[in-house]
Amino acid sequence: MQNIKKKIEKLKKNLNLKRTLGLIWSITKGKVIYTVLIMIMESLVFMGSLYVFKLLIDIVALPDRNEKYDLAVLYIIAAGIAAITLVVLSSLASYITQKHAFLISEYVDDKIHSIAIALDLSFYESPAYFNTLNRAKNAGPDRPSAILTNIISIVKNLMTLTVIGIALISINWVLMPLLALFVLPTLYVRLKFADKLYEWQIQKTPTERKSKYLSSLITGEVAAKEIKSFGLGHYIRSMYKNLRIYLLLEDLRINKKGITNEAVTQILAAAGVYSCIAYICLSALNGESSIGDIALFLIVFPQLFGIMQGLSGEISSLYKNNIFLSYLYDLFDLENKMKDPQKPVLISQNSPDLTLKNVHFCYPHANKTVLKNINLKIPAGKVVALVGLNGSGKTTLIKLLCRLYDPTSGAIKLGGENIKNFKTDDYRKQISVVFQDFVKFNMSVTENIQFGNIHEEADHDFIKDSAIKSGAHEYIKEFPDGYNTTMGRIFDNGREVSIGQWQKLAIARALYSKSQFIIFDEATSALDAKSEQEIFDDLREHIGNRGILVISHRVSAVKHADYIYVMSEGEIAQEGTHEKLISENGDYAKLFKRKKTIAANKTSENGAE
Ligand SMILES: Nc1ncnc2c1ncn2[C@@H]1O[C@H](COP(=O)(O)OP(=O)(O)OP(=O)(O)O)[C@@H](O)[C@H]1O
Repeated sequence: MQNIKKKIEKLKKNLNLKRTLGLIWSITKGKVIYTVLIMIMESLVFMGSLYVFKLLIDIVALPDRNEKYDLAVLYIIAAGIAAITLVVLSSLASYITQKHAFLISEYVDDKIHSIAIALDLSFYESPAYFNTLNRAKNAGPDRPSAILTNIISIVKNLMTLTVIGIALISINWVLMPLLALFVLPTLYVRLKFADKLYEWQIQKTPTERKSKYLSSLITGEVAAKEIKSFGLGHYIRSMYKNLRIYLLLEDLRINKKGITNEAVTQILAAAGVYSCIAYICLSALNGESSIGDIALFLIVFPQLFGIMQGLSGEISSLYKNNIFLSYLYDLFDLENKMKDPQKPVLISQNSPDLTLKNVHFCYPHANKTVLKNINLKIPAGKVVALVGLNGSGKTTLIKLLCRLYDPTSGAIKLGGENIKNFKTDDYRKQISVVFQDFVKFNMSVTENIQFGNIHEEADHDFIKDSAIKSGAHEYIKEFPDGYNTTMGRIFDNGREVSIGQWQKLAIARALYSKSQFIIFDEATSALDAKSEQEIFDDLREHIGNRGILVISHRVSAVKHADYIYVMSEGEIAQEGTHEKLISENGDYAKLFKRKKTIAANKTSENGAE
């Protein structure tokens, strides 16, 4: 009982017909009705042409047929017109179906992108999301239109079945349910096979993703340097091959089982059909059936069997398409935890302070508390620094400041207002950030900088000004195409620059933003000391009412900050000015005194040489 209940639940979940038809209807703006109408017209014209043929044969069979010569010609012309109409209608139907299939594919593709844009960062940091995304992409954007074709074919087959079925019932009513009985095991096996494929698809997704990842390591640009230097190519290639072989063997095993089961049921069905034929022939020999019955039976019975098999094929394909489409709906149904408030508060532009009050944070799907009781303030017009050992929680804190995550407890406030009360998009415009793993957009220099504020028309003077402040202008001005130059080496005529030069471009992007706060997460790590000094001097000079947060492992980047926080194992261990922290002889002093000693040793070693 429990098992049947489960099966019904599963069927309910997997059968998304209403949703799919609604989706097709909305995408094609109801024009899908034309396909259905054309198909109905096709059937009508086909039946009409058959009737015309019947009339023609009736005339030919008449004794005074010569008198009806004109009518016969008329029927022949009508039959010709019907044949041409059929060709035109079927071409039109296939054109419209194809057009709708393209529209639906584009819609699904675009919908996947819009969902990916809307989802919180937490999804991007969980393998479950990538499994769902992978399955949705592999589900095939043509599934919705395939479902429509399935439904139309099922209706057509059912109509033919009814007409021919009546003829069969007139011979012997038992034959009809008997035929259905022969086809049902094949249908059952196919539905089971579809279920198996569905489960296998879920099971194999992580392995499939891993194989794609390995392939991208070998073929992509990102890892090429290290793969070649360490000679990792063949090692990764064999890892990839092992995974692919495992997937291939399992695919073959499942398919072999499916095909074998189907073959067995088909053989049983064929044996049943031929037993019926034998039975009716024998009964004719015994005089129980007329020759007419046998003739009709021999024509109708195999044909009906073919139609029923076609029907079973369409039903199982409809089922399969439906359950595969549920991968797409799994993605469509993902919901963000962070939601905009019903009545968002407007953000004050009067240089508010950004504060963290008793903030605790634990990543979703992780049980370790990464931030513990953080109290921190970034006042407008001040430079605040954050230092700490690797893994102490600095980048996590930035993710919270950017509202990429919400604190598990405690609050982040802008001008005294909890940031949850603002529209997320509005709030995010107040923060611009240069992440340590910033993005190198393989697009024009202008776009690379303009992305700091894409909400307004590009201001080319300000773009140049930001590049001058970050030091990027120094090399941009050497490019023949200047700010129109495509960056990176992925596309034709792209210009590759050093990592430090890319970093300057990322800093220019942050400076171009009109945000009230700028965050630098190890943003100057690849810059030479002179460039770093120039950037921070310039920031100091032009800081205005902006608040700045600098995260760095370099004393040169943080010592001039107005206030410094020292993080240790997710907590603020110390805070104060550089001088105060050095005198306290705590974590901060250890961190930078040790660096100083190393630097001093290096200088004396160089001197000795
Ligand atoms: N997406 C994540 N999911 C779960 N745990 C995470 C995630 N990102 C980071 N962590 C954990 O949070 C802790 C703090 O990481 P975080 O990146 O904030 O450190 P950090 O101080 O910025 O380090 P670094 O100086 O190396 O950049 C680490 O223990 C890390 O394992």
